[in-house]
Amino acid sequence: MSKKAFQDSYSAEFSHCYGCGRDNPHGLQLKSYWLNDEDKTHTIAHFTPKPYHTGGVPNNAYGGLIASLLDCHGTASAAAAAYETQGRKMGSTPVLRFVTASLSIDFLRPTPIGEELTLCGKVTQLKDRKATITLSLSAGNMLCATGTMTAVRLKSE
Ligand SMILES: CCCCCCCCCCCCCCCC(=O)SCCNC(=O)CCNC(=O)[C@H](O)C(C)(C)COP(=O)(O)OP(=O)(O)OC[C@H]1O[C@@H](n2cnc3c(N)ncnc32)[C@H](O)[C@@H]1OP(=O)(O)O
Repeated sequence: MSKKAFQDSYSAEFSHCYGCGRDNPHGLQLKSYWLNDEDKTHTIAHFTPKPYHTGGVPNNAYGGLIASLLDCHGTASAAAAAYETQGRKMGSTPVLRFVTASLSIDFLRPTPIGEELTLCGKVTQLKDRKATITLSLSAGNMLCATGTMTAVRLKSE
């Protein structure tokens, strides 16, 4: 995908996150996008787990990996929605950066390794510094996990 991901607009100091930092060679380097140019209410990301992302059973992904993916997709979705609401280009200053305050996940079924996963997000509420995001992770048409996140925008200082 040649489009610019939300995480590509993070400044250098915020680009070392294990889950989505483009400058972390050991990390997952997740990339999140709007679902499409017309729909700036839903977000999407893809990730294919490697064999070493196993939770112990060879073909199933580690739950912490799933949490990491939802974590980074959720905070990126919150930031993108906040910029969109203000009618601003993502990455423009003052920076709108969100961290996870709470994340709850339902692991519905084992998540396969070696298959491309699709992460979806929707910011259902955005109020002052607090965002609520609903999240899902699927393999093909199989819904493997859902999540709800509260993300809080960092104070500028
Ligand atoms: C490690 C940090 C790095 C920073 C560098 C920047 C990173 C750049 C982004 C990079 C992208 C990658 C991101 C990956 C995602 C992570 O993995 S982030 C790491 C995991 N998360 C953390 O470490 C966060 C730790 N917690 C905190 O720092 C603080 O508790 C928080 C979340 C910033 C909130 O503190 P605060 O600013 O004092 O918030 P406060 O003013 O009390 O509350 C604001 C609002 O949020 C609500 N709220 C606060 N906490 C909660 C909660 N736990 N549950 C529900 N609501 C809450 C309050 O009720 C309030 O709501 P309203 O009253 O406005 O309705």
